[in-house]
Amino acid sequence: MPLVEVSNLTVAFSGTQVLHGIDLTIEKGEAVGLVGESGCGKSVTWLAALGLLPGKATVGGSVRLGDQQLVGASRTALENVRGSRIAMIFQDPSSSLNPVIRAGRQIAEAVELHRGLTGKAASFEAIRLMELVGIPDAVRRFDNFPHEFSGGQNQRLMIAMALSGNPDLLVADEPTTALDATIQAQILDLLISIRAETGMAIVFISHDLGAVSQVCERVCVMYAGRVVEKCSTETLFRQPRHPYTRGLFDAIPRLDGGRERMVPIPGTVPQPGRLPGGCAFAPRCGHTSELCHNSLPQLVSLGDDRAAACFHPIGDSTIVPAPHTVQTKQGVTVS
Ligand SMILES: Nc1ncnc2c1ncn2[C@@H]1O[C@H](COP(=O)(O)OP(=O)(O)OP(=O)(O)O)[C@@H](O)[C@H]1O
Repeated sequence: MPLVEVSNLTVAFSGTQVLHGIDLTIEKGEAVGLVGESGCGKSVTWLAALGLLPGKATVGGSVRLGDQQLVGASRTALENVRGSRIAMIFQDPSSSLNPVIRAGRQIAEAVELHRGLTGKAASFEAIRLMELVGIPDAVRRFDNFPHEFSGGQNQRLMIAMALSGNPDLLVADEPTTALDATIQAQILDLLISIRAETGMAIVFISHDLGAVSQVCERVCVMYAGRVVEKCSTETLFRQPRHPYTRGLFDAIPRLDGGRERMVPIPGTVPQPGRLPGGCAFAPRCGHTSELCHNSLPQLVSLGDDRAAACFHPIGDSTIVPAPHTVQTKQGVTVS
């Protein structure tokens, strides 16, 4: 049984649909990347799963965590899942850290909440977690406030909080986007080593295919509220088949004969509620036929470990540069 199975998940805000039937599975211990341009529905998918959307949102379909159905679950049931079974971290640590409470105390409180430890036992566990995420001199720094830590260290503290409940799944929503290249690389390494140490699964939400390839063995590409391509990271980097995925690769700045080159995808992601008929990517795509503008392609298996939602997937003659030649905007070379 998968750890998490998302089936036909739909979300609408005040009647405007933003997710159109997401299917995803996360196996125990695996790391899955969720990529796509801003507004494709990556965050909303997991906020819906955890019951964190505002009241105006209507959620349909199913999110199963083992035997438990999360869509429509009671507030208490979802509170028990959040932190203890599934933890989520965000780009901005201030969304998780309270600026007026000492950092170690906040982590100790999370340990108390999720694990039932109290007093010194909770503080010791908080210090262990601070050490695990690489805060130097954790005993002394337990009493520091968040503003006394650097941006990267705040990100580490947020990860320590997320680990306080020993979750089976960590959803990391753009955890490195706001960080400079060196710190970004350190946080990616941290996620990789924590996963190896704890065995927890990771969903890594990012715009950065390079970062995703370092952390994840599978990737789901989302566009306008749908999954348009999913497969192993290796398969995706060998050859993307959906023209949108190919567009994401081409939009990565790379060094080509000593000159930086990138080809942005023309146009923008359509607004929810204003999707064109047929394939939502068709107006931006260079591989269309009439069919693409009139009919909606379903996500179907393409024979390898891949599924794609495209009437004209890119053929074998189109080769994407080998991963080791790709250099991301943040300077991370994918290998
Ligand atoms: N609370 C909300 N009310 C109304 N619309 C929302 C709300 N939250 C998200 N949306 C819309 O849902 C769509 C999906 O948003 P989502 O945040 O999931 O995108 P994303 O792919 O995670 O993008 P980003 O990378 O910018 O976070 C967007 O069109 C967004 O404007």
